[in-house]
Amino acid sequence: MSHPIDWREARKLVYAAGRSAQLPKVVVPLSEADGRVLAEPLRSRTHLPAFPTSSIDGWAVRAAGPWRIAGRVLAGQEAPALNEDGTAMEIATGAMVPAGTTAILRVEESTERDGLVSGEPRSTKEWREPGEEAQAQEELFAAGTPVTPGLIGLAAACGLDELSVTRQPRAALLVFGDELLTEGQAGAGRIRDALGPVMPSYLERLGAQCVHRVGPIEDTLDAHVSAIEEALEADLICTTGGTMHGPVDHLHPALARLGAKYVVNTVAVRPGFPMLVAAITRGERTVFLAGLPGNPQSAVVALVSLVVPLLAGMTGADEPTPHPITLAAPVPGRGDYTHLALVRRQHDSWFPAVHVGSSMLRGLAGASGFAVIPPHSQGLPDHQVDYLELP
Ligand SMILES: Nc1nc2c(c(=O)[nH]1)N[C@H]1C(S)=C(S)[C@@H](COP(=O)(O)OP(=O)(O)OC[C@H]3O[C@@H](n4cnc5c(N)ncnc54)[C@H](O)[C@@H]3O)O[C@H]1N2
Ligand code: MOO
Repeated sequence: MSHPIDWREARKLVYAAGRSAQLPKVVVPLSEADGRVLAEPLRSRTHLPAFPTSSIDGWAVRAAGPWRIAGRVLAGQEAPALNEDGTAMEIATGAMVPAGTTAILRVEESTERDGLVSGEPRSTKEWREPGEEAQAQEELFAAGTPVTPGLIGLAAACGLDELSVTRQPRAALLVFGDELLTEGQAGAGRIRDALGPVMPSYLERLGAQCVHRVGPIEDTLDAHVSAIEEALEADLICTTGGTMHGPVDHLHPALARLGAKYVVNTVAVRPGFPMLVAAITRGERTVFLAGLPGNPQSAVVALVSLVVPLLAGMTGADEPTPHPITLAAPVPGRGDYTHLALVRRQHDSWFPAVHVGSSMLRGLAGASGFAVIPPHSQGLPDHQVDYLELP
């Protein structure tokens, strides 16, 4: 068996491998851009706002009052100019401010009588200047930025109809194991497949599109090789089970037969250490295979440890880094290995979860993420540790 590699080092290696096989860029309409990653910087097409825009309902006035009413401008109209001192134009919030305006008077602070408006405009400016939020052609977000609903709204406001993003990764899921049932109750040596229902949702939450799911796949080498070959249309194949070297663990021999090259093969992390990432090259294409261990919690540890940075690299996103949390109770270390310990959040405190055996999902189902306890250390109450949120 291969010597386990340091957990942080493993994450760096898979991120770099993903980055070196970054997916091509595609142009998508704004309505399809959520969850993708910018392949080119987001630049505003116009000044934002594009024209001086009233922040209030009231009167655009020129020079000193009282002002004679010269017209009205609503949002959506091109404002005529206020050409004479002592004139006013009724103005709506969002309307273009007429050229010549010296102040805008709030409607509730004005009086109107016999075609004349009077009142005292506030000293603060009641409109937004062109370019106040962004200048035309200004770079607002760099390539590699994740696309969020807020960023899509900004792009629309900036005059964009489409965004250049990296192509959505196509993922495949292959579930290995003759003991697995896809319906009914466990018994007589058979158990329910808990990962077939779990992984597609996680992969989609991570921005991938799950295009191919097969399982349970028979525990023979030929069945493993064929299943992987049939999944090679995907950019990323996630497999579950068979990562060890038991009598019917066929993943490593299947990878050898397919000419795969390991990026990472076993990681010094508990649970989940037999996790791996390999690259299969077919012509110009690189297809990654993430081998997730069969124990269900271990598979999710492998997902957050390796699949998250791999997908980040493949889509050109920044390298994911854990952020710190403060533990409310002690969390043991795991000697030479990094310990990914399930924790659940209560207000601003994180408590270790219970029912956290690697074969269990009970603790995970109620947890918010994993505390990262580095090798040769332990998590202490009121001390900070790194944290990885569950997708
Ligand atoms: N001699 C050793 N044996 C094992 C070691 C070890 O160090 N020496 N490590 C254990 C650890 S740790 C893990 S993790 C597992 C990894 O095993 P595999 O990836 O080869 O997975 P399997 O053997 O196929 O299954 C392990 C376990 O998980 C159950 N399983 C598998 N798939 C599913 C699924 N989709 N849903 C629910 N449960 C699943 C399977 O029935 C087994 O109980 O190896 C240990 N062995
Ligand atoms: O490391 Mo295993 O993955 O403990 O369950």
